[in-house]
Parts: sequence; C-alpha cells; structure tokens
Amino acid sequence: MKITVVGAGAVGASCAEYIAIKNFASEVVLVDIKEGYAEGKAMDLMQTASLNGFDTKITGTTGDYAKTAGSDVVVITSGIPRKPGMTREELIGINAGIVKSVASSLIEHSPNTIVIVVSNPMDTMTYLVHKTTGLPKNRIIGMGGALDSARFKYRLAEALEAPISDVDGMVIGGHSDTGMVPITRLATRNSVPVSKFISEERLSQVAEDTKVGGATLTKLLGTSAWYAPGAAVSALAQAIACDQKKMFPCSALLEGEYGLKDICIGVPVILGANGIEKIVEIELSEAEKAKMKESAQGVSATNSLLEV
Ligand SMILES: NC(=O)c1ccc[n+]([C@@H]2O[C@H](COP(=O)([O-])OP(=O)(O)OC[C@H]3O[C@@H](n4cnc5c(N)ncnc54)[C@H](O)[C@@H]3O)[C@@H](O)[C@H]2O)c1
Ligand SMILES: O=C(O)C[C@H](O)C(=O)O
Repeated sequence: MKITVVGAGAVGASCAEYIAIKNFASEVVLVDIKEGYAEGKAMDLMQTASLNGFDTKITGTTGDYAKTAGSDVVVITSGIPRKPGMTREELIGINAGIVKSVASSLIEHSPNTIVIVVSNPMDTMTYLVHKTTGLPKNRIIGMGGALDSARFKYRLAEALEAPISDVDGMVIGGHSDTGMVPITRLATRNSVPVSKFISEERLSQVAEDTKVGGATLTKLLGTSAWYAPGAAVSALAQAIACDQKKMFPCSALLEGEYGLKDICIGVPVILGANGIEKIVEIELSEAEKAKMKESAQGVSATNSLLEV
C-alpha cells in the first residue's frame, strides 16, 4: 500500500506519522511546495522508525509528482490553515486553487487512486475535487466527521466523567463552526443513552463545544489543530488499506441521500478497499433533518463561490 500525503505541514506530517506508527502501509510519500521541507520531514520521521518500531518507508519530494506514481491512496492537506477569529470558509480564495492543481497532478500519476481531502473549507474542497477530476464518487472522501466525532466523544466523556472508550457518538453535516450536527439523541455510554447520565442542558453544551472544537483549538494554538486531524486521516486510510468496512462520517457526494443532491457533506459511510462502499442512511428526527438542511445550505453557499 503506497500512500501520498500532499502538504508536509502540521496535519500532513502528523498524518504520515500515525500511518507509519500503525504499520499498515509499505510506503508514504510526502510532497510539499517548500524546497526541502517534505524531504526534511520524511527524514526526521524515518529516524523515529527504530524507536517506534515501524517498517513503513517515508520519503519526501519538493513537487516531483512522478515520485507519487501508483499511489493507492492520496491525502490532500496542502493549503493554508485558519488563524484565530477566522472561519474555515475564508480559506477558499487561496485553497481552491491549490487543491485543484494538486488533485490534477496526483490523478495524472495515480489514475486509480482514492483521494482523501483535508484542506479547508473541506466539504467544498471535496466537491471541487469531484468537479475537476471526474473520479467515481466512491474514490473521493472528505475528512471531517471522523475528527468531529472524536471531539464529540471527548466532550461526552468529559461531561459524563467517563473514560472515552465508554462513549460513542457521531457528528454529521458540514465541517464548519455552525454546520456540524452532533447526533446527541443516539450518543451512548455502553449502549445506554447519555441522557440517562446528564441533563438536556449539559448535552446541548457538549454539542456546542463539539461544533466549535476546531475554533477552540485555533484560538489556543494560534493555528489550527494537527494531532487529532492526522489521527483521523490515518484511521480512514487504514480502513481503506485493510478493507475494514468501518463506518465513519465522511464528506461524500450525495445524489438524493438525506434529501440532498449535488453536494459533498458529512454522512455515515462504510469505508473499505473501494473507498466509500456505501452511504448509510440513518433515520433522523425532524429537528435533526432541519439542522442537516440548514448545514447543507451553508455548504452550498460556499460551493457557489467556486469557479468550476
Ligand atoms: N478537514 C479537517 O478536519 C482539517 C483538520 C485540520 C486542518 N485542516 C486543513 O488542512 C490544511 C493544512 O493545515 P496545516 O495545519 O497542515 O497547515 P500547514 O501550513 O502547517 O501545512 C500546509 C502545507 O501545505 C503546503 N503547500 C501549500 N501549497 C502547496 C502546493 N501547491 N503543493 C504542495 N504543498 C503545498 C505548505 O507549504 C505547507 O507546508 C488547512 O487548510 C487546514 O484548514 C483540515
Ligand atoms: O479548525 C480548523 O480550521 C481546522 C480543522 O478543520 C479542525 O477542525 O481542526
């Protein structure tokens, strides 16, 4: 399994590190536009191999896409991150051009690859990759919901004073400060609805804290997060590499599912060797449907800014 990660910055390097530590890929190629940067990150990471016990070969290149040829999975993290006070949507002006050109270089050398889109605004960048590459929809996956759900579980565990391994929950909808839809109704602690343990008010607070998870970290760090994003990407890549048939909320192209069309937005999907093997349609409450519709309107408004 050969995986290319474009963008050797905070998220790209974290993602490469987690992929290597989990030891499921034979090769990871890091690509960056900054001279020597990907090569340096790759060398630094390779010098952790004997310490961390992995055999994955990590190499770096400054923009030589020939070295990415034959990648089974490619991850696009190239682009700028937001600064405190910004929304993800404000990044579209710079990131759309970067994602479009990177996607076409990747596909030229790996026509059969599966693409994981990370750069923000992620749902719109995923849609852009669909519009500009014409790859089948199962092979384009936006990473957002896996991260947002991990943050939801973190906040749930905090509120319940429970270990994170005890809780389960999922976030669907757009990967934005206002568009995420944490499904609080279905969140559980060991199969017991979390509403048995915490008040409705506390649960609403958990949902609100989850939605601004990225903004909270951006304020603390001065730039956006990378450890959990890198771990989330590595989990998606592993599900594909190992044909796990695992369910994650991912940004997928919808053609009528959830009453939505011509949009990429977070919904539960089954990930396996063919990428998105199935979109899972769960029964939403009327309130959840309304939130999903509002979220989709937000994503569509951002999509309309694209020049495709
Ligand atoms: N979807 C998510 O859940 C999620 C999570 C975290 C970050 N992000 C997004 O991921 C992106 C990267 O974040 P980061 O913190 O790693 O930023 P970063 O600045 O640390 O790294 C980005 C890297 O991309 C490189 N780059 C820019 N243009 C390029 C090009 N044309 N070709 C190759 N490389 C190029 C830069 O040189 C830089 O090294 C941002 O857009 C951020 O908003 C998304
Ligand atoms: O918050 C951001 O801008 C980065 C990313 O989308 C995240 O959720 O961490």
